[in-house]
Amino acid sequence: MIRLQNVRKTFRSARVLDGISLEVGLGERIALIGSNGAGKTTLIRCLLGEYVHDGEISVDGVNPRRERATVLANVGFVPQLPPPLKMPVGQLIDFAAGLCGTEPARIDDIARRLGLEIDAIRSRQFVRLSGGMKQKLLIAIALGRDARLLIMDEPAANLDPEARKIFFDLLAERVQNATMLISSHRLDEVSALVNRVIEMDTGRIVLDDKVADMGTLHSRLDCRIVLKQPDPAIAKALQGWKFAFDAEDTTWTGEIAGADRLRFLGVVSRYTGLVTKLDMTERPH
Ligand SMILES: Nc1ncnc2c1ncn2[C@@H]1O[C@H](COP(=O)(O)OP(=O)(O)OP(=O)(O)O)[C@@H](O)[C@H]1O
Repeated sequence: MIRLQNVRKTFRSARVLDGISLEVGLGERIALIGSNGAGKTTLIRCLLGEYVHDGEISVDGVNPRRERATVLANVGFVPQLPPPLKMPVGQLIDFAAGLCGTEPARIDDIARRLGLEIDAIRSRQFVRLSGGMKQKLLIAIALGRDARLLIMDEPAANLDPEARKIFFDLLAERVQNATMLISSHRLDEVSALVNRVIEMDTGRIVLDDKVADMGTLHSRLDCRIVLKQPDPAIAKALQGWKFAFDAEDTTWTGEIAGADRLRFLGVVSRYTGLVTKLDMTERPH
């Protein structure tokens, strides 16, 4: 469904995406993780056709840069930062619904489930809503239609715990008929939803892990982690998993159960800026 070949993006002289190649199949649900500045948002913006870049991108065989409207017609997108729209909420919903060929009432319903009563704010300017209210409305617009591809950039960052739970329930209702790419700093939160984890660091993919099927759940995995430099906090975390380090303190090896894979990745993802390489190999039975 999505194909990237050697995608590179530079802002002025800074290389932000450094040769990303990736294939995402129909029905995959990806957690895109990585530290601040790793390139997640830039990758998403390239997928949506917003940036000029080197290399090739196609979504359903279509180049998003050349045929942006065709690609966006099938994408439900939640941005990390809400756009500064002055439009009143009611008008924004009608406009978005018209653009996506959906009913405004579907958007209202999802907003209501997230705890946002549209009738009370219909005439207010979008830009004057609170951060959480904006996020709820943008989620409602993205989910209030039949998009086959959902791309979400830190969608739950501004939500209170109650709304977060409902948001993930809403996504769970869509797992049968949507491919998802969700950028998040909290792998623990998205782990129940996703079936693939992609970790980025300084513009590269450092981990691409298709989540365990039942066979792998009962397996053991040999892990090797290479750090940029020794660090006491990650050392403590890895010792907790009974990992051992080499003489320089930068390469750690250990074994985890297949069933613990996501929990382990969730722990490692807290230190993602320190990790240069992470290998997980299934041990032969
Ligand atoms: N429009 C831009 N102009 C110049 N530099 C940019 C621009 N957008 C992003 N960058 C730079 O590109 C790098 C990657 O940024 P990006 O927003 O893609 O990271 P991210 O992984 O989404 O980070 P975060 O988790 O903080 O949202 C950063 O160093 C950022 O400063």
